[in-house]
Amino acid sequence: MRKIVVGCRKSALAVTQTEQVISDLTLLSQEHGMDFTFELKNIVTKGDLILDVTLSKVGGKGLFVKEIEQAMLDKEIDMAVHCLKDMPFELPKGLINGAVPKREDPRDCLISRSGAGLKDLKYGARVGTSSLRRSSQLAALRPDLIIEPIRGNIDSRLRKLENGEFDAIILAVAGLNRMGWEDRITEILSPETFLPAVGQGALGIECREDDAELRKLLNLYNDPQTALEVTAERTFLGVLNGGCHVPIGAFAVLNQAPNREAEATEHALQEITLTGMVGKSDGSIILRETHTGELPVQVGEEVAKLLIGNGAEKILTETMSH
Ligand SMILES: NCc1[nH]cc(CCC(=O)O)c1CC(=O)O
Repeated sequence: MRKIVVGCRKSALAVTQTEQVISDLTLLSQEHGMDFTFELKNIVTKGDLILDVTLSKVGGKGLFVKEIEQAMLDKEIDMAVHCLKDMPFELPKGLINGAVPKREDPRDCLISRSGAGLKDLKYGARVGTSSLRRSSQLAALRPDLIIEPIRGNIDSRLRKLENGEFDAIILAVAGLNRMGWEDRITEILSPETFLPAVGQGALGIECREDDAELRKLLNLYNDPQTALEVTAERTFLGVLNGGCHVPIGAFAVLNQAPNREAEATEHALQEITLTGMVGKSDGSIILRETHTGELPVQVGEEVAKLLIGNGAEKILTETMSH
């Protein structure tokens, strides 16, 4: 019998999704005759304590994960569940992403007080978002909107909307679904016009590289389709050298592509279609490119290359220097 201690931030979303993963892993471990039990351990991170400061000024979203990672290296905890979009590209030596479970809805949504969708929000409505990616795409669709920063966990953002600080806010559908708050959604924003963040809706499960026992279980929990999709998206982000404070969006889907070779072998080949965007935060320029291929890394690199060819680097440098 091995007890796995699962580190978890105190936010409602972190606790809910960690509990969900623990419940999945408990079942999976029983199904495979493995003998694991799990215990959730709350960890208060610096990122949780400085909610009022612009996060980028104090070290970015990496703050949320740093202390959890130290606890993992110190063996105070054995694993942690992260929203993949908040998970740094490079993990500290000794830690790995042991599984990417099946992805939730990757899209963004609008939640408005009046019930009006994005097209019908009143002229000059105040929309809360701190994401440059979201403001860029919002401003491109509705240049009249007044976009203002909003911080905090999803529960406090919803409260700020109710209090009348904003006419609408943008949130990830995945977070609302996981909380059981999907009834709050006014309009789901289609990736056709509004690309989500890289890895949005997916989770990453961090553990120690040398924890072979736990990694065996996490391997079973990994969803290969999601893993391929987020690999394409994260490669794309890596090439553009984007952290979470740049107006970059991406969305990859894996489709079974019947082609001639596949017909011959009766095995459908998998193809990945990735769309990526880079925009100015005022929405005055939005660059989008799509590419389809078989290898996620290649597809990610290709879309990044296409965007760089269209002037993405200039936009990103301008944004960073602001
Ligand atoms: N930016 C914080 C964050 N990190 C992950 C989610 C939602 C869940 C997910 O994308 O997996 C959210 C809230 C949001 O953007 O609405």
